[in-house]
Amino acid sequence: MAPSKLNSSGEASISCSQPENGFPNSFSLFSEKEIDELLQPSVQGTDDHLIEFSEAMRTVAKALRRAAEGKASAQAEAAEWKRKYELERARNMLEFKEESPGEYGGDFDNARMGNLVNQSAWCNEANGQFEKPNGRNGICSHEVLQDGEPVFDSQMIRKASFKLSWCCKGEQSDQHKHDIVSFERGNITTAERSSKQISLRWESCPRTVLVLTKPNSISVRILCAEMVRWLREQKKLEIYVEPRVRVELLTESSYFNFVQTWKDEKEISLLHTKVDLVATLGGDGTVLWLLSTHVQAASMFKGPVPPIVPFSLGSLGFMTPFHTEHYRECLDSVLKGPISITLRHRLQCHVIRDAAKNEYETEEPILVLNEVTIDRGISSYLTNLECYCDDSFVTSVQGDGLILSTTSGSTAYSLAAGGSMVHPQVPGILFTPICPHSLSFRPLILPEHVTLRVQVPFNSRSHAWASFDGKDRKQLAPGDALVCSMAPWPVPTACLVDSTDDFFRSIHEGLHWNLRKVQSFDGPRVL
Ligand SMILES: NC(=O)c1ccc[n+]([C@@H]2O[C@H](COP(=O)([O-])OP(=O)(O)OC[C@H]3O[C@@H](n4cnc5c(N)ncnc54)[C@H](O)[C@@H]3O)[C@@H](O)[C@H]2O)c1
Ligand SMILES: Nc1ncnc2c1ncn2[C@@H]1O[C@H](COP(=O)(O)OP(=O)(O)OP(=O)(O)O)[C@@H](O)[C@H]1O
Repeated sequence: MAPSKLNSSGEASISCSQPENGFPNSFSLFSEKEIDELLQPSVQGTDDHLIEFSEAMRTVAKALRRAAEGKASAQAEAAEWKRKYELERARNMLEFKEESPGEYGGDFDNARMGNLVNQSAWCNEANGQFEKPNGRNGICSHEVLQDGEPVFDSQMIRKASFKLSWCCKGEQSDQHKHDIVSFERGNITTAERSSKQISLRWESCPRTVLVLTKPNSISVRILCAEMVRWLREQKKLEIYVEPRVRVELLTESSYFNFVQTWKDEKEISLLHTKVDLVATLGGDGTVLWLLSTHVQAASMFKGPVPPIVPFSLGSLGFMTPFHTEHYRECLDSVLKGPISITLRHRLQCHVIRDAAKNEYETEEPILVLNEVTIDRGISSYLTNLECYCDDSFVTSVQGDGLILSTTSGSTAYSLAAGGSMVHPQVPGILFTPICPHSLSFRPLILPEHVTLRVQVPFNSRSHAWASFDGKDRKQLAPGDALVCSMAPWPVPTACLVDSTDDFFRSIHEGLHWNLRKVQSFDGPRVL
């Protein structure tokens, strides 16, 4: 605390540090009430100029807090622009590559960048539709990837290409249905809406499968060995597993020598250029493990994500519709295609530290499939979180905290906190308070294009804590902010039937949604 004291000549002085950002931080730490309290003993002496001084100090504190908040907002905006710039740059590189074919054949970075762009174009936010950069029919095409990276594999590896299309009334259709608002003779109408089930059709055969497994489970271990053997012998596929799993397989038998893995983060970052399909063996936690960023382990798919086939070996299995008894039939039909997929969205979160002196010091973005939670952690005080949506002030969260959730995560923690369940194909961000100390604080669903900023104000009584898909707690000090927006890389998960049928099956079977005994008909009746 900055000491307030009378000097020898009776004048009040407040010492404050002068950090490098030019704002005396210790002032911005005081609330107006605290300044009043600080000045109380002197004011009691009814000295008029001390009253004036206290007013001046209050004005200064207000101005400093505003300036500090402005800085946080500018940092958030800078992070958002940086993300947009990187996407735009990637897009431009693709255009350049298309204009001068041949020049980029062996350049790994550009080839990879081209692929990133190609997939980012899946989700063209300009009209909410899926669009293909090269203008052919269909939602988009996953172009054949050429990987000239010498570190991982000296051979040029070709990844299987596939095509996505809308599936209308059970039929396959290449026609791109637009949701465009038309305006004729002053009447606003929208085009006919058809089924928005997405179908994936392989254009070349998948050749590489990553099998990701939940650790410490005997049944998972047994199934993994069996599945790997089948994929190799019957389907002649290349198999990747985690280093731990390769060791487990080799302990069982040297037969599994063909199984590949990765050595370091660089190889992990290149996985998306090799892997055509991922099979997960575990529960929802295993799907989250694969798709969110972890402190403990380098994340596998921070950018584009290959199609995922989630097998259920957990207790709830909300996102894991495939049954292990039929794994051969399932994988057989997925490898042949076409398959229905759910495109799940992830959120990208940036923690912006007030202590950072420039935007380059902000931390790496963190991806979540379910949600990011900002809560009071071990503190017994109410949270005090100031929330902004783009540049608009939303509200202050006073309670246990706030959940920013994807629609896929709407059935997880957000649901427990009173949020609505949302079909995973709906693009949006859920804003769900945790135990708000206000009767009127209802959850919100915001459009997918917004950027949310949750700021711990300087006058907050305690720190807040952010956690990502239930993991990796990070402390947020007063002045720190968490900025969150939809990530440009959707996650294609294979459906057992289609995204709507799978969603209803999950809420019925997993959550027993609206399960009630049917009322008997032998009671009073009005006919
Ligand atoms: N009060 C709560 O409901 C609560 C509290 C903390 C965390 N969580 C959830 O747990 C998730 C982490 O899962 P985990 O498996 O790593 O931890 P975990 O082992 O603690 O399991 C959490 C449970 O949530 C279920 N779950 C996970 N994602 C789901 C989804 N999208 N829809 C429906 N159910 C889902 C899992 O099947 C599991 O039963 C977090 O992302 C958070 O959503 C919920
Ligand atoms: N490949 C992995 N490596 C390390 N940890 C993992 C991996 N897969 C899953 N986990 C962790 O193991 C825990 C349990 O996984 P999972 O949720 O899949 O199983 P479960 O609890 O049996 O199923 P459910 O979540 O449906 O109840 C989770 O906390 C998850 O983060």
